[in-house]
Amino acid sequence: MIDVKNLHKGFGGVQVLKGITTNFHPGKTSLIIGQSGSGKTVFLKSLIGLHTPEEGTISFDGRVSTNFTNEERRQWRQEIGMVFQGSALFDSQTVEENVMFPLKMFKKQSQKEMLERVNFVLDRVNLTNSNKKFPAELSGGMQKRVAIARAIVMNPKYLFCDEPNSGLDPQTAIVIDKLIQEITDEYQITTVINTHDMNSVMEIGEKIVFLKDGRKAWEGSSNEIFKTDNEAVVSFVYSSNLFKKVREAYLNEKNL
Ligand SMILES: Nc1ncnc2c1ncn2[C@@H]1O[C@H](COP(=O)(O)OP(=O)(O)OP(=O)(O)O)[C@@H](O)[C@H]1O
Repeated sequence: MIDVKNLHKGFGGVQVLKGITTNFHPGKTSLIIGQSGSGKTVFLKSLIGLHTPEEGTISFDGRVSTNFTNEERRQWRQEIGMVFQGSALFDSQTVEENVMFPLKMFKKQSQKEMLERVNFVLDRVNLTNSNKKFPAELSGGMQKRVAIARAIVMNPKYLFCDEPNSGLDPQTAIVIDKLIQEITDEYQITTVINTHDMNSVMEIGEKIVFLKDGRKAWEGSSNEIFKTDNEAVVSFVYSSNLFKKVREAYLNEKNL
């Protein structure tokens, strides 16, 4: 479990995160949503240790990140997986080499053991027989699968995804969302995703944290987001006519 308490972060005297408190549970897919500039990226970067909190704490199963020794930090880095916007694969490396990269960095395993693990995760993301291909030879959706395989190859406790759907068509986006959700559940990973994608919110938002101007303005599940009358959430999430209609239909059906 990741426990965030009163997290503050700013730059040059300008506060960006203004006291965020929330938590994320193993086996659950949690989404961070909010308008552009609301602080989602700064929040995610704080979780993965790229920003140091000015105030407040982030603890990973009871371990407070700002108290880590160098050795504890090294250990914790091996427990996190990341899927970046645009996949961030190494273009000059094959699929197999990309996915093996974290193992080579951190594990003292034989080539055979590493290859077995790589094949296992590639199989898990339904990407067999692509080992020797280069990223440029793959579709966007396939590249995301490689990125997911690389993120889980170390068997992470925590998975962080920044806009995992960006650049994908809606159908492929949902397939990728569902894959992340399945893997999260299967391996009981604590997964946190930054997203702009309202389909993701509806489809896989087991927990949604809505940020507004660096504060947590609302949190709840995808079911609860239909019912909420929090004005900021409603005007953000239901800004399109389509989603407004979906919400009305849902509320009518449930007689709410
Ligand atoms: N390294 C930095 N130095 C100074 N200001 C920063 C830095 N990183 C982010 N900010 C500021 O923090 C605010 C929040 O930015 P952030 O990137 O977290 O927003 P976001 O919600 O992720 O937006 P988007 O949806 O557009 O990606 C912005 O005003 C941004 O200019």
